[in-house]
Amino acid sequence: MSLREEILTELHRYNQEQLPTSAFSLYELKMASLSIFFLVCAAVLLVISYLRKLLSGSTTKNFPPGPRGLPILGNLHQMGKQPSRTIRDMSKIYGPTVGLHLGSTPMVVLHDPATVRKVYNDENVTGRPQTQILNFFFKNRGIVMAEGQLWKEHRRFALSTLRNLGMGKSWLEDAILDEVQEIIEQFRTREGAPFDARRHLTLAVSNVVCALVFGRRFDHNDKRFIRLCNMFADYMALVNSLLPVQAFPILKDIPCLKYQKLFDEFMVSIKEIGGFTNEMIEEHKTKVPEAKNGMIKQDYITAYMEEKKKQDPNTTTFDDEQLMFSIVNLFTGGTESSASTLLWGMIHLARFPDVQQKIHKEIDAVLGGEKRLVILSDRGQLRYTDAALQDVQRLAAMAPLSLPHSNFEAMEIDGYNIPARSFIHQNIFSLHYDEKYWAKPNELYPEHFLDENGDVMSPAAFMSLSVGKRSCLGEALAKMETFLFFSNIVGSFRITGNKEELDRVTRNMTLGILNSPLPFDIQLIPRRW
Ligand code: HEM
Repeated sequence: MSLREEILTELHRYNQEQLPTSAFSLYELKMASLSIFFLVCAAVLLVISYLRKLLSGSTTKNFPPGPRGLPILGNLHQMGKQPSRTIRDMSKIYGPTVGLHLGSTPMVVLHDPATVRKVYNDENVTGRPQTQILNFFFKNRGIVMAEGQLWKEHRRFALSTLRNLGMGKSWLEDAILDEVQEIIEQFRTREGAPFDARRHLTLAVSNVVCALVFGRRFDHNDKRFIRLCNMFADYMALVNSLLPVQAFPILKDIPCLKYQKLFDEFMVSIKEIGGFTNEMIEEHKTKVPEAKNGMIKQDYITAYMEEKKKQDPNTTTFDDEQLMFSIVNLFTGGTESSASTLLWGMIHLARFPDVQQKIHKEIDAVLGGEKRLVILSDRGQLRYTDAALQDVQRLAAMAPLSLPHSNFEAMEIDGYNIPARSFIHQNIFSLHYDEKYWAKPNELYPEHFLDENGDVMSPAAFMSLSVGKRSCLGEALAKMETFLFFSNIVGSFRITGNKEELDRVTRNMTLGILNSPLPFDIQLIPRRW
């Protein structure tokens, strides 16, 4: 059976009740035909009444204002290539809470920081959209797409495990610094010539997740590791391209459209990732974790298997499939976001050489003549550098519309009625570029994050890692690794490049699910050592 047939059979099985196996009599057949006729009439009437409601605006009374959509499509055709930018422009007309429809599903996009905080702290808004296609891909498992008790249990486990494994522990800082050292050496071999740094950074930050999850790092030339990183990159790109299929699953069945091919590629990609993570899980079942200084060196998989042993086998949700999806989430959540933040860092530092010079001065003053890397305990003295990194994250707006939330029950936001199971987004891109909140929204201006005493602060409109009950699970790790990579790269090199190319990449932000920069070359001129 071809892959496509396999997928379709599985989809069919997923959607359909089993038909009774007994043979029909003629009478039963006639009755069945009549019932089908009445069912079809009822369906047509339902569709007509739905279309009338849709044409007259929204299906919900007092739904937030927004542009009128089309029947069936809703506002899908108005989103453009950069939905966060388009919706930001809509908010200038309709106000900070914009109401739209993705097909027939209501979607609300928030543009006010206080409203975002209030809504994202509401237990009712901790759901994720449960479309047929997402359920098919993720089976509501793992962390990112799970909801309710399963999500709570596994988010809690992941947070405490990541904290126990690494946060505040020197081995994780050492593991990150090993990666930093490795890429600095790779960058030095370029001797200031233009090159694309994406691959180096992606491998380095993936290795940090590998250290936590698999308890080991890979050589940057290891073919299996390179394949794994490519798989995660393809996976994210495909999720992005398949967004319209969420609203209209039928798109994947129309042969002349690109979605059928993309859908097949997505299935191949998820199978490969699943295969790789399962291999690692199986390896852990047979290998005793290596002991370090008399202590067993833990990793996420080992901690998970220990937790599984403690649970009641009849009721536990700790099984291999849930572990596989959680690992996929840690990789997809923690790799491209961090690597792209660092790429944007290079772009903006090259575009704003004055800021770069001030950072060099600060790092040189703190390290003095010492030939060593910047470490976490230097952070308190590197306030301008730290503020510059935060402003890079503001400009990067890595997850422009964050991830969609969903409300279990109907609710009110900003005095408007929101039906149950709407898509609820915040517009991080809009908040990060709004001149109401930032003195120089389009420039790298670390002062945005410094108070009058020169201390680092976090302005209310800064939402890079989101806020509330479902905020980024990897926040502590993300902050630690972006600081160590960013400060050491800029400390070790003068970063420069072709200004026109870097301005073009900045103007043409991708603004998909993630805002990864388009390909560009950078020049890193060694300094300090
Ligand atoms: C600079 C790097 C990062 C950025 C900008 C970022 C951003 C985000 C954002 C905006 C969300 C959505 C929150 C929401 O739904 O409201 C999120 C969720 C998440 N992030 Fe991150 N993230 C980063 C790094 C990481 C890392 C290093 C990991 C783990 C290794 C990670 C794992 C996750 C997970 C598992 C979720 C889902 C949380 C849930 O649904 O409960 N992220 N992240």
